[in-house]
Amino acid sequence: MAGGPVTSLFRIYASRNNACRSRVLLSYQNYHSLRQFNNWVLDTYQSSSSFDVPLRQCSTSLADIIHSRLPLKNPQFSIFNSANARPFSSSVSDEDSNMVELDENKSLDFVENAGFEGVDGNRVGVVDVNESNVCNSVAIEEEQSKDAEGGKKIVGKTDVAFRDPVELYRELCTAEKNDRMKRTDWETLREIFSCFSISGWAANQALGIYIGMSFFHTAVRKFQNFFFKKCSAELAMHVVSLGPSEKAVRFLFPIFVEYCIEEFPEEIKRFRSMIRSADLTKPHTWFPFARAMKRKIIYHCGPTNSGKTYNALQRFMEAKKGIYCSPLRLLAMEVFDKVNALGVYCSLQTGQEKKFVPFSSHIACTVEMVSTDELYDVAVIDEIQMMADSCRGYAWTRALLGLNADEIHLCGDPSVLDIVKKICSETGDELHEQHYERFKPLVVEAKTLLGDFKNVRSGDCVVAFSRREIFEVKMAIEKYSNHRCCVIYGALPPETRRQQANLFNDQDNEYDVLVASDAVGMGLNLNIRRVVFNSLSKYNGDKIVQVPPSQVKQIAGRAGRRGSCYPDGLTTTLQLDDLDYLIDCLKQPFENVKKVGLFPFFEQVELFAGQLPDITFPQLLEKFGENCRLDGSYFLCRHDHIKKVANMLEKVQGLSLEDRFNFCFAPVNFRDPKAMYYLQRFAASYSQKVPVSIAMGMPKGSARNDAELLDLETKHQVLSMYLWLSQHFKKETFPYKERAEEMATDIADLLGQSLIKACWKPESRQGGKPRPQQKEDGHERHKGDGYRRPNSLVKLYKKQSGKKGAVKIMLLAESSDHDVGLRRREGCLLLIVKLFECDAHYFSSLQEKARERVTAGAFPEGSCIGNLAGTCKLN
Ligand SMILES: Nc1ncnc2c1ncn2[C@@H]1O[C@H](COP(=O)(O)OP(=O)(O)OP(=O)(O)O)[C@@H](O)[C@H]1O
Repeated sequence: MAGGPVTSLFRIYASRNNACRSRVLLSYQNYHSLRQFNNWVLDTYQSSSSFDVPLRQCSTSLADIIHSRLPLKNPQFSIFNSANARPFSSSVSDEDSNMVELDENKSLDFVENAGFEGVDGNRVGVVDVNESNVCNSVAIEEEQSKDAEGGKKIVGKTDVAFRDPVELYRELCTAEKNDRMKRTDWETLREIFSCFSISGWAANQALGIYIGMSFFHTAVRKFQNFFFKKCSAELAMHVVSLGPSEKAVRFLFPIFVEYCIEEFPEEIKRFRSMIRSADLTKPHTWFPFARAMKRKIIYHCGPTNSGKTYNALQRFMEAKKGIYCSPLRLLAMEVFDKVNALGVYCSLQTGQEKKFVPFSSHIACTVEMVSTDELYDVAVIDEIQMMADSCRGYAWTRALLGLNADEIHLCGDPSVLDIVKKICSETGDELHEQHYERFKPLVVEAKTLLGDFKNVRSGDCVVAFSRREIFEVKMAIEKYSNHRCCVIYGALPPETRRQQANLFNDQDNEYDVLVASDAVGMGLNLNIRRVVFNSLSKYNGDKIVQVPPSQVKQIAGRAGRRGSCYPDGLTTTLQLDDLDYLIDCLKQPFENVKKVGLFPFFEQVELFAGQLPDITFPQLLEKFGENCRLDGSYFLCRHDHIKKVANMLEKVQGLSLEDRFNFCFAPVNFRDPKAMYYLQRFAASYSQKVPVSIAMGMPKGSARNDAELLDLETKHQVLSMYLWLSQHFKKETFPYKERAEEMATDIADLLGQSLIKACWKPESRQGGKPRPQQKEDGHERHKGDGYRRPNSLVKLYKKQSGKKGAVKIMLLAESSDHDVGLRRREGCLLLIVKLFECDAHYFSSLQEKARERVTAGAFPEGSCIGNLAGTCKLN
């Protein structure tokens, strides 16, 4: 309880100027200790009587106090920005944050000095301002120590500074009307209230009294009106003296709190109930059975290919009853096969399939499918660093917190070690660490492939980050060398990926090179001699970004596995200019993750929905995201994918909240309109309470072009989705499970056959949509989304080599704008152009551009423009 309501109130009132407030609260109620006060708060809260004291902790990081007075337009004012207000996953809307709603009936008096000042400087104009902020009348009077009507003495500002905010608020309430003030003061006050309105600190603290982010601006506006109507010259003068600063905001805040408690009891009550139902704090308490156990956690901590999983699986196999939790279906299938082959009866459970092995006491499952009800002796959670994954992290967090196992083995890199320690201290579990090193160090080949696929060797795995690139690279390798390529990427079914992996691993065929996406980073045992990065940037769904170092490490680490025919791992890049980044990534220590993912259970969303009965499901998810409370070690997992499906399902009538929630987790590629169409159709049939049919034709044979290959991929995904739904809804609602399984197996075979002969140009998955336009800069761009797809090297080569007088250029680094740029390298500057041939005239214009940048002082003295570094040969 120590961190309970008292903390929250104390935080609100504990600013230097307002330290008296906490004392006042205590003395008012005649409580002599915080404990007594705490109990009083609890009682009041539980009885929900008129005074709704918040029972709420703020996970607030206070912004630095600004001591100086700052003009509103000053860029330093960004500290008031809503960006500071992110204790939860909500953001402060600064919509109408500067609006001032003046009194409806009364005009506001203030003393004008600008332009009215008398010769002696003491006599100034007094003007009335009505609600539209127009000056009505002018009078002349003395400024300084006396007010014209009340004759009140304006006291020193320190008097006000140390007064009890409750008293100040009471005075404001009882005041008839405001004292008049100077126009400049009035304007300063307005600026101060603008600061208040956009202050992340204040919005954050207001959550402590259940003033929600969305209501905060309205509350501040009303408070401002109240303040302007009622404030005394003394109070105004003090606030003005603080200026539009955080100091002023902090001074006003406790008065604002009093005002809100009195004026908005209903809003506070409503928001409090909403917040309570979106409470994701203390997630370890969600699993009482696991908490009742004395669990031993063993963290197998090390880089890839260091034997972590091997050792954990030894314990798994020795146990009487064990569970292995995998990040991928493929890996669950691998473990299922492996341990059964070793004589340990093990069943398989993934979202799509359940394979029950009679007498089995072990299970290999995907992490989302893990049961937190069953008891196990040993559990293994593989790739534990995925707890920090922005989308799926919650599944690992749930497994760690909720597994009922005496011994839990976590395998992963060290990035989440600290946070696991923290979680174990909260859960009371005993944590043991086992550290590992790679069996053999990973060696970087500095030579690279020099941009030439002729330098590809047997046992290479060329990594590309899009399906399109994968097929382009495969085509280029097969065209310009004697190697044949297998491919592995995320859209392929696990069975096909395995088939391709086996083809590559088998030494007795011509398929000795693998071209793969980042899907190769986890789960497959591959005989890779060298990992070659085709590029080190990828499209992240929004823009092209550099591949994060952790991912580069994970992928590069696949080279040279113990027991394979290439035990020494090598890695390099296609382009020389990518080499530095590769080395940087491999050198970087593992990042220390600060937060891990969480996502609400259906029951939590349902409870929340009870507070907001009249909104749609997507709106509900949005609101939950805005209002949920999280402890400092957790973040709410991204649910864009879920929201997209939820939006689509809005067209389907008659689904319950639970149905909608479940449908949203179905594995569907929301960028694939055909797959989305099928999901909607399945949901529509389901809502009409008719058995959901597959209604999908089987392809006649393997694919003859990329469009047909894409069609096979989509069909398999739809079947996979049907199978998933059949496992997550009542059996009779999706009765064609066996048929779907047969079809999926056949399509996976067809995909395998298709890939063996695939040598065609990759297509877009966007169905009938127009193809992206080719822009002058040589990059394709999708309308509106700013995505620039890297060009096909093969295509570029062909295009450029047709030019008259072309010179062959290989430049050392790729610019950020894919056109031309400069980069510092080993103390000098290099002119950078993307790898392609261009004519001499174009090249010299680029050189000129580079010189201009150097002359303009963009780079340090002594920099020079590098010259051609080699020759690009693609044929
Ligand atoms: N003690 C051992 N005896 C025989 N083979 C081993 C041993 N330890 C590991 N291996 C083999 O070495 C390879 C890598 O081991 P493992 O998969 O456990 O590494 P890892 O650190 O979990 O890597 P990743 O994180 O990439 O999965 C596997 O093929 C595994 O079978």
